[in-house]
Amino acid sequence: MQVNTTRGFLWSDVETRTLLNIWGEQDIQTALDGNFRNSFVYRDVSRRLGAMGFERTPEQCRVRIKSLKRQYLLAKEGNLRNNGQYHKICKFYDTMERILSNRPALDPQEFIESGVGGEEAGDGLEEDGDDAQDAYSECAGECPLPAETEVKLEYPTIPIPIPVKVTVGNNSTSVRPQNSSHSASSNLSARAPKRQRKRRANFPMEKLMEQFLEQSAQAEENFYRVEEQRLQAEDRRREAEHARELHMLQMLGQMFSSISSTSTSRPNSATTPSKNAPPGRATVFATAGPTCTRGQSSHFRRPSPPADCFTQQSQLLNPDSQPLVFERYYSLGSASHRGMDDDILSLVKSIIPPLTSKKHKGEDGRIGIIGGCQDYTGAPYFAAISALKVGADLSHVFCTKDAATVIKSYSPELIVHPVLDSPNAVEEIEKWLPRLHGLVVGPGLGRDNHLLKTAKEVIERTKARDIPIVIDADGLWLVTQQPSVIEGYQKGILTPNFMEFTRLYEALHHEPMDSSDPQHCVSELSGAMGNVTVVLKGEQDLITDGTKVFSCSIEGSGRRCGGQGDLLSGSMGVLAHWAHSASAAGMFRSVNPSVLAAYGACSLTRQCNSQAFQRYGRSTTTSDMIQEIGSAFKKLFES
Ligand SMILES: NC(=O)C1=CN([C@@H]2O[C@H](COP(=O)(O)OP(=O)(O)OC[C@H]3O[C@@H](n4cnc5c(N)ncnc54)[C@H](OP(=O)(O)O)[C@@H]3O)[C@@H](O)[C@H]2O)[C@@H](O)CC1
Ligand SMILES: Nc1ncnc2c1ncn2[C@@H]1O[C@H](COP(=O)(O)OP(=O)(O)OP(=O)(O)O)[C@@H](O)[C@H]1O
Repeated sequence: MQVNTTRGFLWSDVETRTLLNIWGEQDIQTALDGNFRNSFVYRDVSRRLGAMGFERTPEQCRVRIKSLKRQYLLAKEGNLRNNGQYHKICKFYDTMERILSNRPALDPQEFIESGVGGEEAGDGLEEDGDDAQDAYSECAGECPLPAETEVKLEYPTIPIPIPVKVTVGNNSTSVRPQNSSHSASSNLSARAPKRQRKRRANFPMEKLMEQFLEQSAQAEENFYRVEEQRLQAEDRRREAEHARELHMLQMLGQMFSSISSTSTSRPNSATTPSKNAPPGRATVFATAGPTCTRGQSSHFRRPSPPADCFTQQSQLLNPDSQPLVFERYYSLGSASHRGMDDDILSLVKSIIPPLTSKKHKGEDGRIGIIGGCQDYTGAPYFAAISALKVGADLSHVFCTKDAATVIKSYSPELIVHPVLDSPNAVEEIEKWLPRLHGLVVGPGLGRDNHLLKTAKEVIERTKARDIPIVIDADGLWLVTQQPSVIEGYQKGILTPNFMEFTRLYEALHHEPMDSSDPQHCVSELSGAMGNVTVVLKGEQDLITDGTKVFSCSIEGSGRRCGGQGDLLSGSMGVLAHWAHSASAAGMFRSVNPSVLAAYGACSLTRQCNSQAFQRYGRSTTTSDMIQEIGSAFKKLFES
């Protein structure tokens, strides 16, 4: 990727050329032609520019193009090509010429005259979308950028009766105001506009333009200078903030190291690796549940050396040293289990994308649910609506025809595709895959062989696109029949309840599972599946990728109504997308993003359960829990 060497609003030549190449592409030009609202076109331009290594907002691209068009038209109008001056006015004249000569002709004469003199404004201006839109903004009273205040003079679409007096040498040219209510003289000029234009275009035009350009350049320069200053101030503010954060971390680090040196100096059996530990078993990190304190043999602990906060943080980011970080909390006794919980939760917090006004619809996640048939319409609805409530922007349900209307009737927020039982279901669904960030397979899918075959094919194609996949409910039935469908896929997460887990385990190991040691079994299953992340749901949710087992025991309730697993899988689809995106951006390295997403979703589901139960007690249903997603999410991840 190229590095954008320009900052703020200053465009380098290479950046401008890249912009022009993109803007000149045929599809962009076609989209701009005759299009009044072109913001989406400039979004595309900005995106393509970004792909070339130059980060510019759509608005910056639009303003830059507009400025280039102005320069080009002025150079062209001034007939400067003949005397070689055109290049001074429009550095990219040739490129602009090549692009604009393929477009419906602009009338530069009108363009410039209407801007300079205010005459004939709105009279047959050949606008493409952006010019039209600018005029719209002006009329709507939007505040123009400083540099554009001058520029706006070029694009009035309504006559503004402001007389402009321009002095060129000893000649004083007075340009009278004109508007639609004008009488004889304006009628006259309306009848013979061309002649009038030619007269003015002779000698004074060139001078007039030079003067105008000078002013325009001056204004632009001022604007850039102010922008630069603003950006520098912003940089300074960020640096100061960063320094403050570092300072806080240092202080925390000192506190931690003094506490840990006290605790490690005490003999503590909990910090010693268990000699009885069977080889090959994964380390178990329980978080807030009773198993943490009981010190069962399956919980292996290593002593942790004193460390400052930075070491702790880097341990957290270092796969090899991470166990030490979690062990520290064991060594501190049960009171600190909450601390370990907080640690994982704070990692989950770090993957949550900020809500900013800069984003467009879809950026925070488009999730697909494969499921929903005649028997089960609630499950896909629960999963899809939960994905939305957790923070995805769009939620698609791919279900059978007879389920579609029912699911749609539950909620207008969902996009429902009645394609799952159509003859070309796979192709129909695949069309959407490039737009999806996460897929949840199984809620309400049923066990019809035809549907399972479609689901299998969709999983294969989703894997090929490297999209996170959560498999639940009947999707797990499919995995039990054909484990290879998800085996070894690192962005895959399986969420079996006890029954589903037992089926899976026995299908893979060909022997009954030892239910007295679920941690071991869950880790074994994940290992046998090529380290796919497995979440064994239950009183404690056990989460593992075969290396470590995390236990999520955040308090839920005794209420076990159907559909809670769907809330879990839908939320997990979104969190998996966020976690893998954050990991790809280098935000953390130590924890498997799938494990992190699973932990986040389990915590959230349990928190929803607890909150809903506090309100409704025994009558709590999954819909009540879904109502709690917003506040539970806030409580866990945004406080
Ligand atoms: N509103 C809707 O539309 C909903 C639709 N749903 C959809 O239904 C479809 C089938 O899913 P499923 O879970 O009912 O099927 P399956 O795995 O055969 O389990 C059946 C039997 O297994 C047992 N069992 C279950 N859990 C257990 C445990 N923890 N520990 C021990 N045993 C356990 C239990 O047996 P029992 O106790 O009755 O003998 C249970 O009856 C699927 O598509 C799903 O998405 C649901 O999402 C709910 C909301
Ligand atoms: N005994 C329990 N105590 C507390 N929470 C539990 C318990 N069992 C399950 N949960 C929570 O409920 C969520 C859903 O688990 P559950 O076992 O109900 O899934 P499921 O059977 O697949 O659900 P569904 O009814 O949607 O098919 C899990 O995230 C888990 O955290």
